[in-house]
Amino acid sequence: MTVTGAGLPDTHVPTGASLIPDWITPVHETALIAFLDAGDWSGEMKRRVQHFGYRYDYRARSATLDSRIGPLPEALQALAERLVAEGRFAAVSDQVIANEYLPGQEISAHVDCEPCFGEVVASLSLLSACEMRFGCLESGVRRAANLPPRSLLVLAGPARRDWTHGIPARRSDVIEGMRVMRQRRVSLTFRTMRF
Ligand SMILES: O=C(O)CCC(=O)C(=O)O
Ligand SMILES: [Fe+2]
Repeated sequence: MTVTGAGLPDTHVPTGASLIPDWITPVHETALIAFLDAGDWSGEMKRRVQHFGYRYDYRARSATLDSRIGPLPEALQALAERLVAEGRFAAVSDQVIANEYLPGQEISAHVDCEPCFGEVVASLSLLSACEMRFGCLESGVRRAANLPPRSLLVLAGPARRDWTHGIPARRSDVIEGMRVMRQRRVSLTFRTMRF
């Protein structure tokens, strides 16, 4: 279904994006959540975040060499290496952000920093589904896709450069015609520093 102009957004991801369901198992998901919850969630934003590898500066909207934190923890390094082994990334990610969304929390529409980060960005969804919205910068066409828990969303090409992505501040989503209450959702976004 494609709707242009006003009306419901299209239900497909933009060109260059792929959504891989069940990229990890429920057991792996539980282990990743335990690892993150043993870490230091930062309350600098409305939603809590944890940065790994390099710190992203939300005011400057960038990450730089001198923002280095250290190597990725083993649990994330293994996933970053898998992204290369599967041919999704050309280079192993060295920057990861964990985002926590409680029901009603959002991430506003944005394009991930192009001068800072490489050609491909991938987000792994944990615990709860949510709707992600996409907006084409040139045409204004909107699309939306449901991101199920344990799915991997890969943004490359036009989806990475020419479309914004964001998650609306809602307590529920309509998934396949049914209203589904959101639960706590955590995502892990993998990027590669560009230098
Ligand atoms: O939560 C997500 O799936 C998306 C996160 C995101 O867009 C980002 O960290 O840049
Ligand atoms: Fe993003």
